[in-house]
Amino acid sequence: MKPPPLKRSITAQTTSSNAGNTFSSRGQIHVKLIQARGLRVPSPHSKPYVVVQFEQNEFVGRDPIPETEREAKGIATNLSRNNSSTALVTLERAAGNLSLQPRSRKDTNSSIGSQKSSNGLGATLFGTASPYNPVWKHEVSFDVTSDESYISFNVYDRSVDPEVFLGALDLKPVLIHEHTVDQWYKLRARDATEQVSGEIRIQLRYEQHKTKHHLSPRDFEFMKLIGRGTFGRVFQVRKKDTRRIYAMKVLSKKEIVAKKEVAHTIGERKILQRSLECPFLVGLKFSFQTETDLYLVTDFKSGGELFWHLQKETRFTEERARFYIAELVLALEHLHKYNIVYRDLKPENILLDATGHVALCDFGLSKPDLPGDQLTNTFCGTTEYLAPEVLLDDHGYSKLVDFWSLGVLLFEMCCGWSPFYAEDTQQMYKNICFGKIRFPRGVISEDGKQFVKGLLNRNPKHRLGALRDAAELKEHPFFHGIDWILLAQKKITPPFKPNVESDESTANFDPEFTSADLAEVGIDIYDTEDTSDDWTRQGTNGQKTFNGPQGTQAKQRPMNISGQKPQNLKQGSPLTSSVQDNFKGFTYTGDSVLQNASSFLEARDIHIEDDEALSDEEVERSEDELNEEVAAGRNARRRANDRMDVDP
Ligand SMILES: Nc1ncnc2c1ncn2[C@@H]1O[C@H](COP(=O)(O)OP(=O)(O)OP(=O)(O)O)[C@@H](O)[C@H]1O
Repeated sequence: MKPPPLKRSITAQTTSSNAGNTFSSRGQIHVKLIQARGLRVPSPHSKPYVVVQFEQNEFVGRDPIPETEREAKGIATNLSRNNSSTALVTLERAAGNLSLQPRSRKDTNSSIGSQKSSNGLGATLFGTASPYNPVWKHEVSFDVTSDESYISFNVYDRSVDPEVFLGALDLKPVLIHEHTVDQWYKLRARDATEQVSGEIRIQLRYEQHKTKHHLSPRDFEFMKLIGRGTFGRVFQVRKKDTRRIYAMKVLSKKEIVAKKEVAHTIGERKILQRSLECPFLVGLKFSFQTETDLYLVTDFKSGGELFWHLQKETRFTEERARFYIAELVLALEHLHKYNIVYRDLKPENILLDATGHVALCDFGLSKPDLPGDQLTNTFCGTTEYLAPEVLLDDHGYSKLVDFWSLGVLLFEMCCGWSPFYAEDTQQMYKNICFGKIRFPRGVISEDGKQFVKGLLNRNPKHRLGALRDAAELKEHPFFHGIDWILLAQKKITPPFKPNVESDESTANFDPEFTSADLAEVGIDIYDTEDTSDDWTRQGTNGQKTFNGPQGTQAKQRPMNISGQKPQNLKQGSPLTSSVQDNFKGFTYTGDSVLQNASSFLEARDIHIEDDEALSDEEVERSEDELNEEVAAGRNARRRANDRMDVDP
C-alpha cells in the first residue's frame, strides 16, 4: 500500500475558477406570473405557488394574494365565472401573435394552437375563490446567457407536507428585443399517474443588453455565507439588476498561488463551461476577477446538499436513492464524455434544486483531459469514497473511480452508513482495499445489491462501466423501468421535494455557515477599475481582515455590500504584478492551457485481482439493531473533512 497520504482538511484542496473569462448575460427575460385558474387543488385551504426555473436559476413564488386583498386592489378573480372557454378565447385573441414555442410535439398543450379550457374538477371550480384560481402577480427577471433555454413552471400546494404537485409548463421564449407576450397556458402532468387541470397566465418580455457589461462584485448583494473552502467561501448573493439569487464562490489569488493551485484553477474553467450543457451539473453563470480574488457565480440551488437531507433522515428508500443515482449517472456520463473525471462524488457535493432534482457542484478536484484508457496519479478525493486503485496502484487510476464512489454513495443512501467507514483513517484504507461489505437485510433489493457489487469491484477493469462507461450502468436491471430520455429532460418527478419557502431561503443549508455574521466573515469588495484604495486580505483560518491602518475593522463592515468604498484604508495594489501574471492564463482565448496536461500519462495495466473479498453476505438484524446501527452511522456521519489533493 502507498504510504499514508498527506492528510489535509476539507479546505486544503484545489478549487475552481473561470476567472478572467467574464461570462456576461446577453439580455434579460422578464416574467410576470399573473394568476392561474381551475387548479386541481386538494383542499380549499391549499396554497398554490410556483417554482420558475430558467437556465437552472430558480424563482420560488409566494402564496397567492388573499381574496380580500385582491378585491381591495381591484384584481379580477372571476375571469371565467360564466364561461371559461369564452374567457380563454378572448384572452387568446387579445394575446395576438404567437411568440412562444412548446418544448416538443408532446407539449402542444403549451402552444397557442392547442389551448383549451380545463375540464372536470378544475372547470367546475372556476369562479370560486382562490386557491383554485390563485392570483400571484409575481414579477421576476432572469439573466439570459443562451439561445436555447427553456422556462419551466411547476405549481405546488405548500399547505400540505409532502407538497402536492399541481401542474407544469415548459416554454421556449423568443429572444427578440422587447418582444412581449401575455397568454394563458394549459398545465400538464409530468407523468401518466398525475391528474392535472387548469391554466396559468404568464407574460414574458425579452430585453437585449445594448452594451456588454463587465460584472464586478459591486453588482451583487451578499446575503448569507453558505459554504467555506480553503481559498475562499461560497455566498448566497443577489444580482442587483435582475434581483436573481446566485451562489458566489470567492477565491483568494494569493492562496491559490501559495498553494500552487493555479493549474487546477485554470483546468476547472474548462470543466465549468462544459457543465452548462448538463442539467445535473451546477453550471457557471458569470465569472470575474479583481486584484485579489476570483469570483465564480453559479445558480443557487435552494434544496441544499444531499448530505444535509441524509443527515436529517438517516437513510433514503431505495426508490429515492435510485432516482438520485440515475440523475448522477447522467451527470457522470456527461463529464466522462468530455474526458473529465469528477473524483469527488459525495453527498456534500450533490445539491438539490427547489423541485428535488440533483445538481453536482464543486469541480475543484476534477481532472480534465483524461480519455477512457488513460490513467492519472494525483492522490485526491475524500477518504470514505476513495477507490482502492487510488490507494494501491502506483500506475494510477482512470475515470472508473467515479463509478466506485457511486457504489459507495448508493450503499450509504440506502443503509445509512458508509460501507468502509472507520474512525481511524488507516483502518478505513484497509476496509476499502480488503474489507467485506455487509448489506443489512431488507434495505436494498437483489438488483440493488448486484448493482452496488458491480460498482464496488476492486478490479477497475472488471468494474461496471469499464467497457462502455455509463451506458453499462444504465442497462443494469437496477434501473429497470427508468425512461432515460425523460429523465434527461428532468421530466421524471423527483421522489422528494425539499421545502423551500422562497428563493432566498437557506433553510436547507447548515446553520454553521448561514448563521455567520457577514461582517465577521469579511468580504472584499472594491471597484476593479480603481484599485488605489482597494481592500485586501491577510486573513488566516479562512477569516479575512483588512490590511491597513485599521486592520481590525472587519466587524464594522456592512452586511450587504452597498458598493461604497471603505474609507481610510488606502494602500497599494495588494498583489505584485508577477503574482497577477499567474492569472493571465484565465482569460479565455479559445485555446486550452491544459491541452498537453495528459500527454505524459501512460495507460498501464492494473494489478488488482478480482474482488473475492466483496461479500454477498447479508447481515441478520432486527429492526432495533438496524436502527441502532444506523444511529451509529449517523453519529459517524460528519462532513468528510479528510479531503486531500497530493500530486505525486
Ligand atoms: N450553486 C450552489 N447553490 C447552492 N449551494 C451551493 C452552490 N455552490 C456551492 N454551494 C454550497 O457551498 C458549499 C461549498 O461549495 P464548493 O464545494 O463548491 O466549495 P469549495 O470551496 O470547493 O468547498 P469544499 O472545500 O467543501 O469543497 C457546497 O457544498 C454547497 O453547500
